[in-house]
Amino acid sequence: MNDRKRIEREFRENPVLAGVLIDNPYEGFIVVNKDGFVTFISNLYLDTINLTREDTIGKHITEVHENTKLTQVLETGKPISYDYWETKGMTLIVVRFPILNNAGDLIGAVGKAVFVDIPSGKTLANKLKQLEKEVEFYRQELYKFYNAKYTFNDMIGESDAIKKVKKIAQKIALSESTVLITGESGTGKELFAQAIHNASYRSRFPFVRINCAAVPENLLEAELFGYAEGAFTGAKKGGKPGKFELAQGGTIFLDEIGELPLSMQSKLLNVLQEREIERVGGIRTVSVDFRVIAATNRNLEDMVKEGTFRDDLYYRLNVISLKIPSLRERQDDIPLLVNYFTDKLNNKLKCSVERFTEEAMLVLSKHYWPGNIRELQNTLERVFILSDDNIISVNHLPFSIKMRKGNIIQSKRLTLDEMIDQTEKRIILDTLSNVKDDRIAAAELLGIHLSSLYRKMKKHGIKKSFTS
Ligand SMILES: Nc1ncnc2c1ncn2[C@@H]1O[C@H](COP(=O)(O)OP(=O)(O)OP(=O)(O)O)[C@@H](O)[C@H]1O
Repeated sequence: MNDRKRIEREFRENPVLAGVLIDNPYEGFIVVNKDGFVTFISNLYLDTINLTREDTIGKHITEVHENTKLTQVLETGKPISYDYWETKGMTLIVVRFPILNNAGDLIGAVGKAVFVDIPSGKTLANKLKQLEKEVEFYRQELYKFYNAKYTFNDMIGESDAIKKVKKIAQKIALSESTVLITGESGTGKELFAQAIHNASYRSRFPFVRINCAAVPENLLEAELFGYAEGAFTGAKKGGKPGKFELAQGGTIFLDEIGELPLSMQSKLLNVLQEREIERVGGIRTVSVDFRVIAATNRNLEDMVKEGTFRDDLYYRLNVISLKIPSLRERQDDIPLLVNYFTDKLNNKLKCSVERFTEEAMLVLSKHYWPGNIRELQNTLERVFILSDDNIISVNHLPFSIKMRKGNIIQSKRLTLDEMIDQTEKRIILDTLSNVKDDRIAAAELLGIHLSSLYRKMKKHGIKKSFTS
């Protein structure tokens, strides 16, 4: 007896299986193997297509059933849910899904047809189609709202330091691993996170950002995991999805992860391990598919040593790490960035700045930029707003930056005393310059005695006024 016959006999002899699968008058089944040959068919299905068991078993599905979609399931390995099929004056709701073995390999497909009375069947099927359309519409809307705008092409920089990180990040994008981005504030950590998402297989799905430092501790759990209806007074009807649910299929960017309170760190670790979330006040868990990119300007290793960051969470996040260089480490890129921001700011502020003088560019390139690219961008914005000229010279730069003019070759950080000294020298030089070297006027303007001005000039080695 061949396998098929043996299985059929077993089915026949088992009244539950026979009732549920073979003789079920409400649901029809057809099963094909991975090559599309029919291996099982129920009576309702046979009646519906007007064929006998002999006409169907062992035949290819395309011979048995015109316009079958089971071949599509075999090709894609994906289910096709809730279609409707009108035949012989009846409406059947059809669900088709793949059969996988324990190793996850596709070994066949099932078509299941549910018989329903005509009017309600049609309405139900139409309703389902409508709902599917709506779900797709909302998915697109969500995507529009939670998308990443930057790509690797938007990253300005030709320095070796940035090229190296960009190359690593492009490789990282193609993997599914969790990434920890570190670097000083304003270096472009979020820009990298967005570019990684956009170059990844998840780019058509949402990029959802949460700044762990900006959300008050008591609201953080609901923000991350959502809440169920009635979870607390004032909770929205129907509840609210959290950032993890919103990131379904895409990437969640956990910015400033170092600021996450310890109580939330264990909850986050659990979600990263289980890939399931439970809304606050909820009773069921939801599976979520996401990739995590976390970023911080803190030293998490030190925080682990101090006991303020969980080591197990740190290891889970730090699967791949990416360190973004500070602007000081990529000084060569400053002129490129200045030109890039000039175009952007001209557009935004309706200015017509043409260029920076060489000297101004040099001063900008040698500045320490503790706030990195963000500080550079903000500084330029201030300069553009305050200046009426088309060419920006050192005079247009903020005092804190141009005070380094005479000192642009200096590479080490100044101590406070050195900075005070330099500032004092610069103020005296500027004042003398403004009053055309009239020392009495300068002392008056500075609110000090003439003798004190002379003493300070001697201390700073100032012989004549500085003109810039
Ligand atoms: N390579 C780059 N080219 C152009 N603009 C950049 C580049 N890197 C960063 N920026 C810009 O600098 C600003 C700061 O970048 P971003 O917010 O990504 O920094 P961050 O490191 O995440 O900052 P924080 O640590 O404060 O969160 C943004 O306006 C960003 O667009």
